[in-house]
Amino acid sequence: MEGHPLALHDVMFIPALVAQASDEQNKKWLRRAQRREIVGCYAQTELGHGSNLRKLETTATYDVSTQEFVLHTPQITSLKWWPGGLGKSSNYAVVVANMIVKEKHLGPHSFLVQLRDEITHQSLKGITVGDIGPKLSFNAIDNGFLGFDNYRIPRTNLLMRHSRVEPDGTYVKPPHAKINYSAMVRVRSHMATGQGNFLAQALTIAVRYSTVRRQGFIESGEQEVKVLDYQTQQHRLFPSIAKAYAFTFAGYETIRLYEQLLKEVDTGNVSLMADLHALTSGLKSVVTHQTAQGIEQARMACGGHGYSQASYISEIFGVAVGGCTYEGENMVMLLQLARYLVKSVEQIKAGESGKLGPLVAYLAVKVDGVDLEKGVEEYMKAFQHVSRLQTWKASEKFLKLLKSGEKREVAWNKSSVELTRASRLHTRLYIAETFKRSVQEVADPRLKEVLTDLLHLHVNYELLDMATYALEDGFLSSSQLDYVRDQLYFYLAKIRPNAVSLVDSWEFSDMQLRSVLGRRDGNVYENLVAWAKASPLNKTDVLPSVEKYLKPMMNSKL
Ligand SMILES: CCCCCCCC/C=C\CCCCCCCCC/C=C/C(=O)SCCNC(=O)CCNC(=O)[C@H](O)C(C)(C)COP(=O)(O)OP(=O)(O)OC[C@H]1O[C@@H](n2cnc3c(N)ncnc32)[C@H](O)[C@@H]1OP(=O)(O)O
Ligand SMILES: Cc1cc2nc3c(=O)[nH]c(=O)nc-3n(C[C@H](O)[C@H](O)[C@H](O)COP(=O)(O)OP(=O)(O)OC[C@H]3O[C@@H](n4cnc5c(N)ncnc54)[C@H](O)[C@@H]3O)c2cc1C
Repeated sequence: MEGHPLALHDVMFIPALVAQASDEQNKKWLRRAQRREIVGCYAQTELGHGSNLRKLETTATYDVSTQEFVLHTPQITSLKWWPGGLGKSSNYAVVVANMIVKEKHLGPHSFLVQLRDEITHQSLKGITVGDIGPKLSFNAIDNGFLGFDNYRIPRTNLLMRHSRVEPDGTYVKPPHAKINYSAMVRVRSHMATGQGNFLAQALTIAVRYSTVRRQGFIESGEQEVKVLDYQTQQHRLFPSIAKAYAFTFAGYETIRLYEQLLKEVDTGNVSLMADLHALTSGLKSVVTHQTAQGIEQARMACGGHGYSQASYISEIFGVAVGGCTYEGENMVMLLQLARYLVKSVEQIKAGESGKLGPLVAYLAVKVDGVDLEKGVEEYMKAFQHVSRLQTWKASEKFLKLLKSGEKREVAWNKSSVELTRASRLHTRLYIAETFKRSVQEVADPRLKEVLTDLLHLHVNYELLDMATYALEDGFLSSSQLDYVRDQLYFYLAKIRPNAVSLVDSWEFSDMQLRSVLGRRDGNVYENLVAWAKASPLNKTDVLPSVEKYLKPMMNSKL
């Protein structure tokens, strides 16, 4: 859970080579990387810039006389900063640098760069590299810094699958300007399943513990109840169980789309890139945020023992919440999706609704009302309505500011909170839709029934959570919202008997969970005592600090 120093070798270094190095280059590098003869990382972010890639300062200047690129770190803010595995483990890196050829700045490009000697592992001349120090979590990973002092690499170390620099300095452009961002899009495509998995771990611990923990009464005079029988506890945990499933289903779809994109790009078809970028930008933001919230609720649902490291939930939280920042800070990525939504609105206004992609076609279709009692399809129409309403409102605000003479960037900034709201609603619609579709496809009728209960819980919870939008224009009445509330409570109670099976079905072993509270055998109390006794402070009855500090203080006459 604390991460692995070679994680980025597998998660980004190898995928960057696969997607961006030419076949010829990969004959040299890929097998070596796969066999782990060389260890690499993905070095893009700098001390001064992470989000705004166009302002990366590390330069790779082509020297036509030697057919080499000269990598250089012009100032302190240009140091690479954050890459996982860079500090101590890697001897190679895919480095993203601003490429300059014949004095022309050609923007960020990826290069394979050797950092350390393959035998001694010592850093090479011209390279400054090290670890950036402890973090909130992920402390088994050596996130690092890296500087170059006019460090030379062969021309052929520019990753040349999609763009090239010929020996004479002629630049051959890629088929899409952002094709070099593919390693990021890949990780974003995988994040919904990865984060769903973190959420699932925290929920397994909290749900199991909630059936061991007895406290208080529901009906007086009876045995104290398992805390999972409280409606508030169910409300805290069960909607997140639904989300963990929903995120996983959504993630399967984005992973499939990424694989499709890779194949299509190789045939020169880049049409999926904008759609997938928009989709994964929104999804990574919503999923990481809701996962962090869900894990924190799971911790609180374990009361005092949730705060102990024996629960292990704090570590899961620390790792998961990193996802709100890495692979694109969440607000920044929501605004990327917003660009796509605003463009879609502009297309509709221009009478070009027919050109809209399937995920945004609903923006052009108005619905007057819904009959929620007819079932999940009607909820989908309600989600479409709130997303459409907010997308149009935010877009109109932006377009009106533009029309009033504001500069594009200023108008954008003044509309940005509303735009991020639209992006979240659009993404939550997508999550609900994929959840619905995935449940419909389940063949086993008993499994389908339980997952359908979770789906119902999800749509009622989500609609209630976005109620202000639906009430704003009178789309939903207050009696409809009462119906949604009743349904929510109905499904909480209905799911209760299946709650433990739902989390057990994720099949985390005790070794994976590392949680005293989430043990499979439920022997929580004996093991909490054993865990406490094993604390380093309990190795001796009297600590050295007693002689050193306590006694002088207690014996002092002052
Ligand atoms: C097998 C499993 C693998 C994956 C497992 C991951 C799962 C994780 C979960 C658990 C596992 C735990 C194990 C440990 C893993 C830890 C991994 C952590 C690793 C972290 C790595 C990093 O963080 S790497 C650095 C990431 N950095 C960023 O993300 C930077 C964010 N910024 C950007 O991406 C860009 O700068 C930004 C998109 C914001 C803007 O780009 P810019 O060039 O300035 O473009 P802009 O002018 O805004 O837009 C122009 C135009 O281009 C379009 N566009 C932008 N990007 C793309 C793209 N990628 N694809 C397509 N199109 C793109 C943009 O939409 C604009 O279009 P128009 O609106 O003009 O049409
Ligand atoms: C655990 C972890 C692992 C990482 N691993 C890697 C790695 O392997 N390789 C690598 O290269 N990098 C890595 N990073 C770096 C990471 O990708 C960046 O930190 C991330 O992309 C955010 O960029 P930033 O730090 O520049 O944030 P900033 O952009 O400085 O964000 C600060 C604030 O400014 C806001 N902001 C910034 N731009 C805008 C805008 N245009 N509009 C509105 N608000 C804005 C943000 O929303 C945020 O609130 C890692 C980071 C972490 C935490």
